[in-house]
Amino acid sequence: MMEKKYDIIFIGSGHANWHAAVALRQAGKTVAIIEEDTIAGTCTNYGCNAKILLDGPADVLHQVKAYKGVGITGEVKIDWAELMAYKQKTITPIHHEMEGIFNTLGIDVINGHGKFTDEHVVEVNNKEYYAENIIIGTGQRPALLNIPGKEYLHNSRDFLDLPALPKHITFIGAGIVSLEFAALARQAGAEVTVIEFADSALRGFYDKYTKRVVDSMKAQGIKFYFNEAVSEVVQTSNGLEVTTKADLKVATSYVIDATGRIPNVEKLGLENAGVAYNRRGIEVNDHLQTTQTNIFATGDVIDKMIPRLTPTATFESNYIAKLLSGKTKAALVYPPIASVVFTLPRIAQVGVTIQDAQKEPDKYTIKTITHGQRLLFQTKNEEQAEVTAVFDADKYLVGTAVYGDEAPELVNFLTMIIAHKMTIADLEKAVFAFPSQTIGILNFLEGSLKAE
Ligand SMILES: Cc1cc2nc3c(=O)[nH]c(=O)nc-3n(C[C@H](O)[C@H](O)[C@H](O)COP(=O)(O)OP(=O)(O)OC[C@H]3O[C@@H](n4cnc5c(N)ncnc54)[C@H](O)[C@@H]3O)c2cc1C
Ligand SMILES: NC(=O)c1ccc[n+]([C@@H]2O[C@H](COP(=O)([O-])OP(=O)(O)OC[C@H]3O[C@@H](n4cnc5c(N)ncnc54)[C@H](O)[C@@H]3O)[C@@H](O)[C@H]2O)c1
Repeated sequence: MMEKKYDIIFIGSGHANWHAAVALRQAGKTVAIIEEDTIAGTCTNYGCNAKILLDGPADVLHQVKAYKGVGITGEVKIDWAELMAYKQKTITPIHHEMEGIFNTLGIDVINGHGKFTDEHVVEVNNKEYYAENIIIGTGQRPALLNIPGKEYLHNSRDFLDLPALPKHITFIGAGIVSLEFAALARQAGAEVTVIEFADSALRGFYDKYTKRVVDSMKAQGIKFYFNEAVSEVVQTSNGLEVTTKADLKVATSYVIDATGRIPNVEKLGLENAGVAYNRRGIEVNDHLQTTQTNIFATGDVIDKMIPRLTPTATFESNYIAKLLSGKTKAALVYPPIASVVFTLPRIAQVGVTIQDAQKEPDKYTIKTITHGQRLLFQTKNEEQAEVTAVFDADKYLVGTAVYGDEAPELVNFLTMIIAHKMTIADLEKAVFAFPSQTIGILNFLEGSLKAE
């Protein structure tokens, strides 16, 4: 029997969905959100927010170490249990608050697993809900290696809730999750090993900076093994032992499998609704519409080549809201998307990649701004801080890669210049604060960036 009818049902309550759910409810639509886990999804509870909260003291400690021998003495340490308690206290209430907001707005929150029975009906706990439009924002989950000893493998979510810091942590994979957590765990006092089956870390990012960050992490005491595929984990009298196909053996106390994330497309009944998908996610057109006209998909679960990030999911969600409230009929056009890896130091990039620009020297000019070496007073003794900038034939900034502790802020600032095709004349319409890394970069752009 049909339990209730809505204008729009959202499956999943992460950023990909809740922005649209709120906006469409405020526009007068009847709306329900189906969620089988914690309200507000990965980023809020088990991703960005939880991670960056734990990262705060690690970042401070990393910067303290940059002044050893040039102004800071003595030892500062992270108290993991205290930090974890602070994280729980800050993050745990958020999902209750979000549910409260949804309730106040008149959005029905349905707890349980959503599964299509046809293109208009979703079943949850043996009850059926009908909607004109259904939005799939079911995100991704961690991949799990299918190897002997897989029961000893943990994932990113486990790490973000660790009550005590293990003595030695082995990360499988040298992607974003591994490297961010490896940097954090090391600053917090753990011994850390990273095992990666490719020959380099953080594929897709500028290799000069990924090598630099790996070298920096090695100098901090993290061990890296490349070209090694983990084949087995066994329990020993002292803890665990990780073995690779080439018979490398690493004694450890905790293992995190961070070998990628896979879209939540199975068990959704997509076949019942005529929604096509593949192993990279749900197939959508340039209106985020699936192969079934009344069903849309958004966020990490989409088959897409752009970075799967919270701001991307939010951008898509805002687009869905405009589309379904009749405010737009236009196709979705993605703006430049900034990505940051929160290692210590950070790396970031946006727009045309340095790798792509290098392949087309007639089209692009690449300039390196070694502001760490040249403006030490602004970069907090971070000599290696650097920006690489890509300009097109008209001297507009079209891409950039950043290495250094301030990378998240710098890349945001440079993203603005790229998105708005700003010239030196545009930048001169404001007077910026000094000393700051931003103004340092601005000074270096003079002469390279289009004048007016
Ligand atoms: C450790 C980690 C750190 C990250 N750090 C960053 C960062 O610093 N910056 C950044 O931009 N991005 C970061 N990300 C990525 C970011 O979290 C995702 O891009 C973002 O959460 C995607 O939002 P989403 O709504 O598409 O998916 P999610 O937030 O995953 O939401 C999907 C929701 O759908 C629910 N669901 C799935 N199937 C069903 C079903 N059948 N029925 C009911 N509910 C269902 C799930 O329980 C989940 O709550 C990080 C990710 C991880 C794992
Ligand atoms: N700062 C951020 O924005 C942020 C942070 C964390 C996560 N995320 C999101 O989460 C996604 C997934 O991150 P991830 O780090 O889990 O995946 P990833 O795809 O970035 O990295 C996985 C790594 O594991 C390696 N690998 C795969 N199988 C292996 C094996 N058997 N043995 C050894 N190595 C193996 C791969 O070669 C790769 O380098 C990111 O792409 C991003 O969308 C974003």
